[in-house]
Amino acid sequence: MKVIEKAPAKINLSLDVVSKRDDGFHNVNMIMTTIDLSDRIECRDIEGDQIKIKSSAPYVPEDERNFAYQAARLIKEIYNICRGVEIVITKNIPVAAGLAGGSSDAAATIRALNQLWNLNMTYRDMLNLAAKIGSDVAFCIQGGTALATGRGEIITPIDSPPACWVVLVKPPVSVSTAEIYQALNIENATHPNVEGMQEAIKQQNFEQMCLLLGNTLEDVTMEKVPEIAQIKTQMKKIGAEGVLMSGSGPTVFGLTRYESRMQRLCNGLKGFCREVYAVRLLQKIDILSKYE
Ligand SMILES: C[C@@](CO)(OP(=O)(O)O)[C@H](O)COP(=O)(O)OP(=O)(O)OC[C@H]1O[C@@H](n2ccc(N)nc2=O)[C@H](O)[C@@H]1O
Ligand SMILES: Nc1ncnc2c1ncn2[C@@H]1O[C@H](COP(=O)(O)OP(=O)(O)O)[C@@H](O)[C@H]1O
Repeated sequence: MKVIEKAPAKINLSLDVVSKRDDGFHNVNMIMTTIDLSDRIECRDIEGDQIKIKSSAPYVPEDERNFAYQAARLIKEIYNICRGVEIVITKNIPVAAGLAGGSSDAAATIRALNQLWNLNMTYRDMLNLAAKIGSDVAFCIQGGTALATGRGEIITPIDSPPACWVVLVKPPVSVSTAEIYQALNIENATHPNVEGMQEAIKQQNFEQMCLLLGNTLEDVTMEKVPEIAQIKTQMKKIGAEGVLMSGSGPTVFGLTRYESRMQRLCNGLKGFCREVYAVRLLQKIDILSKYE
């Protein structure tokens, strides 16, 4: 038997790093939302007891470093499963881009194995498991739009933002999330208005939402990747209504409600960067309603 799951990317509409913790992580306060750019995860039974990973992308590890592998191993340990599984990952989400591709693959693997192995996991079970793999995995279990606190693993679903286009531009460099957090000096950092963003979303006020886009990590990554500032300037010039770097970067996203502007942004940015995507915001991952 096999199960196929969609693993959507996320963007951070607001990302505040609040404080440094003793465990090497930071407390964050962020609003995340899933977008219609997804990897495809296929989990199927194989003979034996091993976990096999196949990935379509050259830079993604196919061993225990893969987050999908870690998800499967954890489930096998906790639920005492002695069955083999092959996980085929078709990557569409750029890697190490601030879009949580690996985290979403892990979350999709949890959802898929719950079905494949009839584990009857609750949403809460999945969240607990997700948090053991990485800070962003818990959000990716259900997707949609949520406030994420703690180190990112405490999830409170909120209203969906007004519909719009999201144009993503990924400069041809990768950044390490750990290094970006490490380089942050919280005292001198900028702190976005996360509550204001939540209110703007609640009011479905697109203009206000665009005004309040903010990310504490943006200045840090921008120092290392000057293309980010150039892409932001370019996007604003072309007419994006709001522009921000996602997560620890380096992907920059621009928001617009108008299809014509989305097209102008894509055409304008493609001459500048190879990796440009135009997608929509996504509602809660469909299949999950049954786990609530
Ligand atoms: C910045 C964000 C924003 O959504 O996303 P990405 O840019 O990775 O997509 C996340 O906080 C990234 O979460 P995630 O990518 O899951 O990070 P993890 O694997 O848990 O941690 C990688 C490293 O980042 C640092 N880290 C991560 C999360 C956090 N709240 N504080 C931290 O200091 C730690 O040094 C940790 O060892
Ligand atoms: N399934 C996976 N897809 C992508 N990257 C993965 C995966 N599993 C492990 N990784 C590792 O995780 C690192 C971060 O990747 P990713 O999740 O795409 O970025 P980000 O945390 O910036 O959103 C990569 O450098 C890669 O080596």
